[in-house]
Amino acid sequence: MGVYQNILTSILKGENLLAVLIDPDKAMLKNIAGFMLKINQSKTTHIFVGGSTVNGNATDVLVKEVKKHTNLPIIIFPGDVNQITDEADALLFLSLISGRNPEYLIGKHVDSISKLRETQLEVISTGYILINGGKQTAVERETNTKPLSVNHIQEVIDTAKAGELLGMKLMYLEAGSGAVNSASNNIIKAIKNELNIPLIVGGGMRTMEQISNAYKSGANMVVIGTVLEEDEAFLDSLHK
Ligand SMILES: CC(C)=CCC/C(C)=C/CC/C(C)=C/CC/C(C)=C/COP(=O)(O)OP(=O)(O)O
Ligand SMILES: O=P(O)(O)OC[C@@H](O)CO
Ligand SMILES: [Mg+2]
Repeated sequence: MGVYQNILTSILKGENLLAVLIDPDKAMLKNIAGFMLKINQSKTTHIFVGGSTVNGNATDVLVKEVKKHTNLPIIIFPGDVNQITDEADALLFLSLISGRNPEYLIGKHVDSISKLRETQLEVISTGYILINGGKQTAVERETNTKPLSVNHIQEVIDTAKAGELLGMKLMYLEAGSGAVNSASNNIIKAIKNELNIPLIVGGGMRTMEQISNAYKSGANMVVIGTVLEEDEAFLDSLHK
């Protein structure tokens, strides 16, 4: 079964999915073995690898190393075309539908095709919605787009629905890496209510309470990154 089909099957079984985001620019390769050991003992279900800016082939190098130490599916969460590597299992083919920068709506996608043709990667069309998380984020800077305001919930909902009607297979609600305010329960509930596709929520989740509230509100998958960069011991509270 492919990665996407597995996600759908897990959701049907009522499972909450947890992705740990590893940033190739920040990860220390020599520490990966110990980190992955803890990951394997935790409730983590997916590994995301990506960053808003990553140098050269750092993603390829990191994925090769991560693979040595886990059987969890490895999914590329790319900020740019150079992060595509055949070493992973799947690629989130993100389109930044909260913004109006054509490069991040379709441009990078066209540019990636010659590389994608040479890979076996499972490509998963994903709507990517950046909402205001209380501070300017790397994605906002890199893409030169504005996040949607959390005070205009209807616009966020309509954006998600438009993405689904365009045929996107996953929706990713992003408050931004290291956000001060993670996505609120209200906004998660409102979006979930409109969508038939799985909902991924990430950005600024630092406590078990935030994570479990996100699931209760309708998130199918929660993504955490910064909290583990700051304190690896948080993984202990995610023990199986
Ligand atoms: C389709 C392909 C191959 C590429 C384009 C993909 C698109 C449209 C990306 C959307 C915009 C973008 C730059 C997303 C980056 C996603 C990501 C990995 C965010 C994590 O950001 P961090 O790198 O953790 O940010 P910090 O450096 O601030 O921690
Ligand atoms: O780094 P954090 O804030 O956990 O966010 C995870 C992910 O949604 C960032 O793109
Ligand atoms: Mg980050």
